[in-house]
Amino acid sequence: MANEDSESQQLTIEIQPKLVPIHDLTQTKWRYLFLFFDCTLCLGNYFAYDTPSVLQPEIMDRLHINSFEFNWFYSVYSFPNMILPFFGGFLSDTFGSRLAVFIFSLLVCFGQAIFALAITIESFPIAVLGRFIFGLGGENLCVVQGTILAEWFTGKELSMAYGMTISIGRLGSVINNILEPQFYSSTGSVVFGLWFGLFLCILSLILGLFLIFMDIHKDTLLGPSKKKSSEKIKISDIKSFNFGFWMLSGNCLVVYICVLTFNSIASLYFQTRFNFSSIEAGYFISITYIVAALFSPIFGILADRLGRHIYWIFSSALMMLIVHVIFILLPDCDKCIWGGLNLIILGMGYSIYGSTMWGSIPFLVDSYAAGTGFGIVTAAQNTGMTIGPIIVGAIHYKTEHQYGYTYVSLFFIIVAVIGVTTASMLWVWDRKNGQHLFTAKIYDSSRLESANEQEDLSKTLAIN
Ligand SMILES: C[C@H](N)C(=O)N[C@@H](CCCCN)C(=O)O
Repeated sequence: MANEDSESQQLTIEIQPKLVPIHDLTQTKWRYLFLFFDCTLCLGNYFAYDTPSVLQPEIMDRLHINSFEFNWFYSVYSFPNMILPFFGGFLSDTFGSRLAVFIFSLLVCFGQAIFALAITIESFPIAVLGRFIFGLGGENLCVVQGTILAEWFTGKELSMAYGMTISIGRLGSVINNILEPQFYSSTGSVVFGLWFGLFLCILSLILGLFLIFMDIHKDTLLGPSKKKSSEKIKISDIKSFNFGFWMLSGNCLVVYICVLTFNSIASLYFQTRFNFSSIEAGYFISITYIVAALFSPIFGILADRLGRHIYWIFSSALMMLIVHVIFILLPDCDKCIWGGLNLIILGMGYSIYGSTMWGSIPFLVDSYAAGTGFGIVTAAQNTGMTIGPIIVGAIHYKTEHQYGYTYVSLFFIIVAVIGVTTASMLWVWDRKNGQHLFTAKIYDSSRLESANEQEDLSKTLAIN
């Protein structure tokens, strides 16, 4: 009996040190409130980003600009972001994510305010300047949204958390697609919708302040923890980022072309190939984002439960390939729904990819370099978003008379094949290098050290 008692005591003592201190907010239910604030951080940005495309004819009319000039609103957003998120991520690692959240949220509001004002006073150059400033804040805000989340959700719930950010973000895009035309039809002006976009950006900023307060409170409860000098990011550290990380960045560049670049041409694609009106095509192209809003958290939870992130990344890249092969094989038809059904597969693939790819970055870079890691992957994504539409536009312009969309689809197939290939190379690399993308182990030497310390402590207590 006495023996049994001492055995159970030993068991209790052994388990106890593995419990984290209760004043660590990241281990309490408060982390879900933090997740809510993190998700709303980019809501205004996602909403306002898509507003010009929904109101394209009306804005062109108001500013007396042609479609080439109109495209500036998107180029000035994406083009600088081929580089800028890298600096945004570096800034976030160097000065802290909280300051970065504040600065980038302010830039988003400032940029959207200038854009709305410019459309109100009918000035095209000021509107371009507004979109440029909006872009400086917007993509960097996405970077820091991911970085700060990795400090609150480690390992087990990371993909669910990233899935939630994509879900709420894309909900913002869908709400924009629904609300903006309604605002226009009830007010007869584009201006109201743009100021409403600013209102949402300010709301995101205010909720972002709550996020900052929660993060400060978390650190206060944990007590001061000075980063060792070896744990501070230096530009030269980038050279030591592993091959897997660079493969993931390349993979992100191409897979996002298969989803977002396709989505940007999907309206005209559905009108031309399946004879839908622009309003009907608008409904169809929302399918991808609606599916993403619904399924991203679900696939995130599944990935957290089952691990095997590399399987998910590979399968979603394969799904992109299947979608574009189906599109090239699908004959043109009158108001048939097959293309729409294919968009459900695209939305599923995007949900899987979005939650598991972003959630894989902390498995490939050290935690003190997470911001820079997210920044580089976001820069890669924006590179795809900049060059993808240019190439697609050029192919379409040159080949549409004779071949319709065949060569455009062929381009997406080639890009998807690169996606599958890079995912396979990442898989092979991961198998030989610790299988972080298989077992969902956080790539963070300081946490590994403290885990080892806890294990040692539990062993010592058990022996005593
Ligand atoms: C809005 C941005 N251009 C974008 O496309 N973001 C990604 C997700 C980024 C997640 C980082 N926290 C998206 O798929 O929406």
